[in-house]
Amino acid sequence: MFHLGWFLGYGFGAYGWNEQWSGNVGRDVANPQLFIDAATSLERAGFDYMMLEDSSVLPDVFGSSFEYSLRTAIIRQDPMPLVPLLAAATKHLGIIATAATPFYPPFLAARLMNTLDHLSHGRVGMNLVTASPHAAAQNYGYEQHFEHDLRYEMADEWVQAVKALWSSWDADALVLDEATGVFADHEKVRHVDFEGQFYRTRGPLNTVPSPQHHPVLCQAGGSPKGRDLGAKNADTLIASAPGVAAMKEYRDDIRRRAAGFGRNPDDLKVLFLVQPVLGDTDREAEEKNERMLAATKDSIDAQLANLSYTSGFDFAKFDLDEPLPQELKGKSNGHQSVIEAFLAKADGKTLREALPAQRDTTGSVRLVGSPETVAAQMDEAVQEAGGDGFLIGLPVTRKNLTEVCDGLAPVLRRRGLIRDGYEHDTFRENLLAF
Ligand SMILES: Cc1cc2nc3c(=O)[nH]c(=O)nc-3n(C[C@H](O)[C@H](O)[C@H](O)COP(=O)(O)O)c2cc1C
Repeated sequence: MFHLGWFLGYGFGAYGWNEQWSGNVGRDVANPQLFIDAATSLERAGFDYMMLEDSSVLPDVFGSSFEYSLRTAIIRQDPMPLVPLLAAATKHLGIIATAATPFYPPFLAARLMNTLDHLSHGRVGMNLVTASPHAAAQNYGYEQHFEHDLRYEMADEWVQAVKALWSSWDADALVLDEATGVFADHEKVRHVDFEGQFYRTRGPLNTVPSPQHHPVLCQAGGSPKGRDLGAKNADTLIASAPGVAAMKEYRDDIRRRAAGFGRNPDDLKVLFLVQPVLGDTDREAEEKNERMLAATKDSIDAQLANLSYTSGFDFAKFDLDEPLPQELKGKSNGHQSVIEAFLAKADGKTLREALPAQRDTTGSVRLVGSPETVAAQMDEAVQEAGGDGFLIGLPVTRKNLTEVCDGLAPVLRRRGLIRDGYEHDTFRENLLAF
C-alpha cells in the first residue's frame, strides 16, 4: 500500500485562470469553497493529506515587473486561516499548510500549529520552507534573503525551538480536577529557555497540549542541506525526482540520512510529485497529453517566469536563441537543486531548446492513461523506486479532482494499493500506519 497527498502548487491561490474547466475562478477568487470541495473529495478518495504551498511575494523577477504575475493570477491568500475551514468539512484528512521558517518567529509558529491541531482534532501539519526570493525577505524587513545553506542551518535551529515549545507542557500536564480546583500540574510545564545562534525563546507555550502534541512536519528540500533538514526533522517529505532511478536514489539517500540522525527511516514517508494525465481510454489520455505538451512548449513566458522565480535570475534578459551564460552555475540563491538540474540539462543548447525540459522537472514519473493503466503505472513505479507514495500536483479544478478522486482512486483501492478508510484519529497515526 502507498500513501497519497495532493499538492496545491499555488496554495490558497487561483487555479486555471482563464482556462477550460476552472469554474468561475475569476468570480470566486479567494472563496474557500473550492478548497473545501477539494478536501472532502480527497477524504472520500482516502488521501492522507492535502498540502497547501505558500510564498509571500507577488513575483516580479521575470522582466523586472509584476506584469506576468498579475496577468496570470499568481496570487496567494494566507493558507493558515483556511485550515480550520477544511478541518470542519472533513473528519480524517491531514491538512498541511506551509510556513516559511525565516519569517515566522518560532513561538508564533509553535502556538499557531498547536491551536490548529486542536481545531482540527489532531489533523494538522506544517510544511517547512526556507523561501527563496529576496523580495519575500524584503517584505519582512530584511535587506535581502539569507544565503541558501545558512537559511537551512537557521531552519534546523528553528525546528528545535518549535519542538522545544511543543514539549514545554508534558502530554499529561492537564489535571482538570474540578474537586481540587487544579487545572494543570505546574511541575509538568516548564520554561524552554532556548538560546540558539539565531533564535531565542523563553517558553512555555500558554496553550494546552494538542491531540498530536507535535503536529506533523513536512519538508521538500532537494539540496544536500535541504535533504538533511528533512531527514532529521520531517515526518513526510515531498519530492520531485525525474524518473524511477532518481526517485530511488533520492529515497535511499534520505533514508540513509535519517538513520544517520538516529531515526527509524520508516518513520519518514517520501511522497513523489506526479501529474497524472487521465482519460476514459489510454488513447484519449495520450491525445490529451500531446495537447498539454504542445501547450507547454508554446507557453514560453510561463516557463521563463517559473525559472525566474525559482532561480532569482531574470530569464527575460537572456536571448532565447543563445546558450545560457556559463557563470549562472552555482550562483542561484533560490531552489538550488531545481535550477542546477535545469542548467545541467541546458548545457550545449540554446535557451529555447532547453525549455521543454522544464516540464520534466515537475513530475517524477510519467503517468498517462485510463485509470486502470495509471494505477498499474503507479504500482510499478513504487515497486521499482520503493517510494512511500505520491503527491498529486495537478491544478485544483473540480475536473481534476473528479478524475483522480472518483476515477483513479477507486481503481487504486480495488487493487489494494491505497487505504480503504482511516484506522486512526490523528494525521500522524494514519501516516505511520503503513
Ligand atoms: C513538492 C514541492 C513543494 C514545495 N513547496 C514550497 C512552498 O510551498 N514554498 C516554498 O517557498 N518553497 C517550496 N518548495 C521549494 C522547496 O522548499 C525548496 O526550496 C526546493 O525544493 C529546492 O530545494 P533546495 O533549495 O534544497 O535545492 C517546494 C518544493 C517541492 C519539490
